[in-house]
Amino acid sequence: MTKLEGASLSAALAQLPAWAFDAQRHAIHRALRFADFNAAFGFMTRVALEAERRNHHPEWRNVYHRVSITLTTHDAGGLTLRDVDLARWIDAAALTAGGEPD
Ligand SMILES: C[C@H](O)[C@H](O)[C@H]1CNC2=NC(N)=NC(=O)C2=N1
Repeated sequence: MTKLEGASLSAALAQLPAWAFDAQRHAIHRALRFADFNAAFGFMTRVALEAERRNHHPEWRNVYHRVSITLTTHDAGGLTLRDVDLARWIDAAALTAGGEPD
């Protein structure tokens, strides 16, 4: 899997309006807020199972009803299509779980 650069990187980021690009880490970040801890952790559980299925895992933090997620591909030293595809899956899961931007 190749690190996204230049036009490929711009095209990928254009697909992910809810995510912020961290140039320093060459990663994308999204912060979400849910109704309560139960909803937040249920969302994390579903993402965790999908991440395991893909063998591609988020870096994330949960405080009560809040979840902050960073995606990058460690093996490639930056953002790849694996991150883009997982981010889009996460966006759909967050919508289903009633997640909102934090
Ligand atoms: C051997 C390697 O750690 C595995 O193939 C997977 C596990 N999950 C992973 N997750 C992420 N985000 N990046 C990786 O490079 C990665 N590698």
